[in-house]
Amino acid sequence: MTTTATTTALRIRELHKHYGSHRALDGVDLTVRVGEVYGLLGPNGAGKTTLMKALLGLQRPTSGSIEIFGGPVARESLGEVGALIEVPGLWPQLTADETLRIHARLRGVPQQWIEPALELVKMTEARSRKVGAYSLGMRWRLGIAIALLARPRLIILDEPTNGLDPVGIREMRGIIRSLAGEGVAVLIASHQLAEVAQVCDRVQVLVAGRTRFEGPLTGLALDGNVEAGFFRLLETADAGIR
Ligand SMILES: Nc1ncnc2c1ncn2[C@@H]1O[C@H](COP(=O)(O)OP(=O)(O)OP(=O)(O)O)[C@@H](O)[C@H]1O
Repeated sequence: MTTTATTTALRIRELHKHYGSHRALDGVDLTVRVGEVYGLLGPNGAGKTTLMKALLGLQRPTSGSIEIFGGPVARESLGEVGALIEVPGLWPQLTADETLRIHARLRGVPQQWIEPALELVKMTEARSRKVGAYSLGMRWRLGIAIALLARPRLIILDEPTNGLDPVGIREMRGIIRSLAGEGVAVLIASHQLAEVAQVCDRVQVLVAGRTRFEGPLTGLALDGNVEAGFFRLLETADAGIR
């Protein structure tokens, strides 16, 4: 394996997905490195879901390439990926412990891996409480623990702070940063700048299937204001769309 392959978790090149004449993805490049939190930002319809489906092997791109840890999207490389696309359906009568034990058994993961997953999402103390009594933030965290069970090296989170209160949002940011600190590559898809602003190392802004910006968030700033730069970018991209 080359050095690039070991430090690059995800590399997408010239990705196209066309639905008839509609170009949902129109030549997207994206690279997520090990230990990095990368934000995929874009308004509704930008192509974020299409891109995530393609990289999870749920949808075949029209053209372009996707490499996960240097390999194609296939059963083996997807074993390195954990994804949380929605708050997972959880059985309210079960505790977090029981939920994780079931998932571990279903996925052939050793039961000893439950403890570190619980610790990473700061759920150790709540582990014996029934999920039905959990807040939305706790459900999200348990969802992440489930995604972490098989020790993925790349984790994909879709709108991970959706519906959370400020405390939940802060906790989620802390968890995402500690995942990166453990050497996990994190890809977050969001349509809100605020969601990714404090947690991502780099972002990509996607509008109508095209990359409009990639780099550290500060690079988006207009007169020192990142939010103003972001909205300006959306407006100018909108104006220039086909
Ligand atoms: N199966 C499909 N057939 C036709 N067009 C589709 C299909 N799936 C998505 N699209 C179109 O492709 C574009 C990108 O959709 P996508 O769902 O990837 O965007 P998104 O960035 O995830 O938006 P949202 O945040 O609203 O989910 C949209 O214009 C959408 O209408």
